[in-house]
Amino acid sequence: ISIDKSGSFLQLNQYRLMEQIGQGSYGLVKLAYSEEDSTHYAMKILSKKRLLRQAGLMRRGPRKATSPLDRVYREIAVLKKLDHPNVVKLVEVLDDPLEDSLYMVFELVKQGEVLRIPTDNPLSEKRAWSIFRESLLGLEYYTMLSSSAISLKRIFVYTVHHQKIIHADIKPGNLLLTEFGHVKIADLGVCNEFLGDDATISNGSTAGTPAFRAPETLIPGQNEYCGRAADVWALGATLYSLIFGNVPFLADSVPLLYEKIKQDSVKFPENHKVTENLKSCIVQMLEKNPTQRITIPQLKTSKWVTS
Ligand SMILES: COc1ccc(C(=O)/C=C\Nc2cc(OC)c(C(=O)O)cc2Cl)cc1
Repeated sequence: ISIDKSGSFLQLNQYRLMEQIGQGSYGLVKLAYSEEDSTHYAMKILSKKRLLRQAGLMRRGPRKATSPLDRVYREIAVLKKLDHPNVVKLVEVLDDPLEDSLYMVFELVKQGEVLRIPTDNPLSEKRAWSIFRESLLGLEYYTMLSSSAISLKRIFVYTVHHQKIIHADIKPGNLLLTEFGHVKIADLGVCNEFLGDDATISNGSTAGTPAFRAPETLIPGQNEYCGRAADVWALGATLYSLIFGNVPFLADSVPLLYEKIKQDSVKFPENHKVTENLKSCIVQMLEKNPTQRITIPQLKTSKWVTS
């Protein structure tokens, strides 16, 4: 990678890095312009040291032959194969063995995040309906792919001794809106893991956002759970927040939040007029018991989704 810091912008090969357009527990995303094809891209910048630390932290017992970074590279190879209108497209990965940063070049989804929460002007039911339907298709494609191919996730889960792996990090911040108002899901590929059983999040880990976590992933010592059902929960919490402007469970601390997620039933604001079908759909997605929770195929034929 030719890094030209002469001008005020970093130049990586044909990409000129511009302003930051996104950030999260994973790192940050910058707008990038390619002179080669006069097109803008979203450049996600990860730190290899941090990925190693997180993967490294995950490992207990004898060290495996493959370095944790190999897993990330294999993960990226899976990501490159993802091709669906509702999943953000990975164009290429720039990796200089001598550099700590790993650059993932994605297609630019022009309008960015669908909705920033909390907000006092959430989306209408109609708007949320179209966004939800497209997100469902993207998630279905992803879960199908990862269940059909021996996805890295399963290997990753077993090699890190059943650490808790959240399948995908579904939340409003990872639903991106194209210039034509279509949705693409981002941040599907890199496994999000969180450490420890006391439900505290290791600092700086790539763990997903606590408010979207399913109850079964919060039970100490409970190592095995189905990523798919956890994704449906996260999609339900996301749908709730698109309509009501905030997450279904709120608390002043993470442990308290986790108690609410495990114990409290979902409440709908009185003053917010929504259809019964929508409420029923959300309730079925936020079912505490993952085996009773509605599945993606059932959602596709549910009353609200087909209304
Ligand atoms: C206002 O205009 C804006 C246009 C685009 C953006 C934007 O793209 C933001 C994040 N992007 C991403 C994040 C990802 O992970 C967390 C992944 C991934 O790892 O899958 C991929 C992408 Cl693209 C922001 C503002």
